[in-house]
Amino acid sequence: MLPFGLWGDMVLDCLWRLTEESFWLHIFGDRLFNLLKRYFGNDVVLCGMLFYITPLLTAPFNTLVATSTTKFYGYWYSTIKVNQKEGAAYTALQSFIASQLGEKDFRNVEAKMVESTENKEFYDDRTGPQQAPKLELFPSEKNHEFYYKGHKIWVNIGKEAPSSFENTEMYGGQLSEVLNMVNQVNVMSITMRTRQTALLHGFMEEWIELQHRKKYGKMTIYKSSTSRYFGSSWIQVGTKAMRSFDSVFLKNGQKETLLKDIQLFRQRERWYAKLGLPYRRGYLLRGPPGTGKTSLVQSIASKLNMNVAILSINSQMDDELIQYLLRTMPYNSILLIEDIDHCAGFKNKPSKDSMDASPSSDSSGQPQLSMTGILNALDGVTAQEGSMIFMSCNNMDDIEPALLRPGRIDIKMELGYADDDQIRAMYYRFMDQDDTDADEPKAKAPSTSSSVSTESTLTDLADVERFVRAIPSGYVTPAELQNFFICHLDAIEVSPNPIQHIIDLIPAFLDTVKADRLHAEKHQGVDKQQQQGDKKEEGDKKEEGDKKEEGDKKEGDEEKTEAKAV
Ligand SMILES: Nc1ncnc2c1ncn2[C@@H]1O[C@H](COP(=O)(O)OP(=O)(O)OP(=O)(O)O)[C@@H](O)[C@H]1O
Repeated sequence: MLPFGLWGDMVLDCLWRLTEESFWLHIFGDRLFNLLKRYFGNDVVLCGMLFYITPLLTAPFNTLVATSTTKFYGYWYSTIKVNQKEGAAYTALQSFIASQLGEKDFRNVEAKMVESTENKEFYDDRTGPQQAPKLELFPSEKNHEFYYKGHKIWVNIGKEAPSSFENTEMYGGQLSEVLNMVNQVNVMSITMRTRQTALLHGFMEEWIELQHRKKYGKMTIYKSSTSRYFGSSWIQVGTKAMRSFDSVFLKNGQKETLLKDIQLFRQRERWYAKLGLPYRRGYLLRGPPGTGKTSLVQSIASKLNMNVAILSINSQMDDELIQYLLRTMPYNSILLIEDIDHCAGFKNKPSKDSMDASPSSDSSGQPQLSMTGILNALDGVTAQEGSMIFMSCNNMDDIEPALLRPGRIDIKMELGYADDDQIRAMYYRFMDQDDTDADEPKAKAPSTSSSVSTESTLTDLADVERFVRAIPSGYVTPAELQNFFICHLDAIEVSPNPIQHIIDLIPAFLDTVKADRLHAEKHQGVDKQQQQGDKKEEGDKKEEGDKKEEGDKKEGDEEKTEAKAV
């Protein structure tokens, strides 16, 4: 056996044969072979030919290699470039990448001054950061690589000028060079070995979000946007200051029950996996508008450092769109499905219909939202880590029982009209200026400097009880009460007898609430009538359709019988 092995032996053999004249004679034939031999036998001609011809011969090959390399990278790799001019997003990405690198990358570093918000649970917009700024270090090398969620990611930071300067021909192109130099900015190219740009995009959004949260301690609120023609997507409607759990007032024991359940759920991830159970928990918050359903979810998200994704089901929604939305839920978000009982798409449909139809469509052939569609979409949410699904409704009777079964809804909670405890707690929240947990309304609370007499009397126990007794328990919503305080804080602030002043305002407040209730009832009545009308119309149409179908069938049978007879 030769030292090169079988393949090596074959290659050597080929090379050897290439040096034999008989081989070339066989390929080119007599005349051509002799001509070539004369030319290549002359060293001058040979050198000249090599000098001029080689680049020409290799050029297509070089181009081919370059094009195929670019195509290969373009096909298998995705790159997203972020310009330094993007500001906050660029810095957030830089910080995240720095957090992923090892010690050896930090020998040569760039330092930036950043505001410190560490150890601060709630960032106060009005007073600004409370701690001294700190130095954040970024590696000054331009190429980095790291693994994120099992994917290798390459980062390259280079300088680029805006493309508008590239073709400036003035002053023989020198101006263009100067402009390029002056306007060059850092551009970060982030590459990943994947064909789905969406995946890389998702990662980057996640990093920016993480950094943003770290810096400002705010949560992001996403809302679903749905259109039959343009599809559905999640839209970031803004960031919200963290809402403290203490700023939401529920009935005695409700908050504790909920918090305990959530904490247990969060601790039991492995336990769920071990038992093969889908790691998700469903909560139904029931109550009239303004009883704190959304606020409660936001405060839970704040406590768990999560975002809130609010899904509103409307007439544009169909099975496919809801499934897509729940599959592409924003990162680290609690899902809140609002007004689940108002889902006209399936609420009025008889249960059998809705369970069978998949995919469902209305009489005009348009796809519709069916119960099966909702259930499938909800069951798919398990793919998200630690899914917590909150649904809010006003009336539980309107919800399909299939949606309420344990596993889909594990805890049901009634957030009703404010009871005495809630009224008392809200009174303290708005009137007690030492309440450091109060967030939004705190800004509107009377200032200590001008309210001379307020502080001494407003939190007096007997006065508080007088206030609580003046408002019937279980009659007003916390939102109405909050509005009452906000509207009258200024007047209370300047009043010589604030507690009497606020109690005197209560009858007018209750009258307004009563008027609002009557209006809501009227509106609901109209809605119900309309729904009944729709139902009747649908029933009539169905009946007519059935009759027509029956008639057609009968006619067909008659025709068949006639044909047979003939
Ligand atoms: N239980 C509560 N504790 C504290 N504040 C509350 C409570 N309920 C309502 N509020 C206040 O009322 C306003 C509306 O509350 P929220 O949107 O949470 O009510 P909701 O029940 O979700 O209403 P809807 O059903 O209309 O969405 C918020 O500004 C919130 O601060």
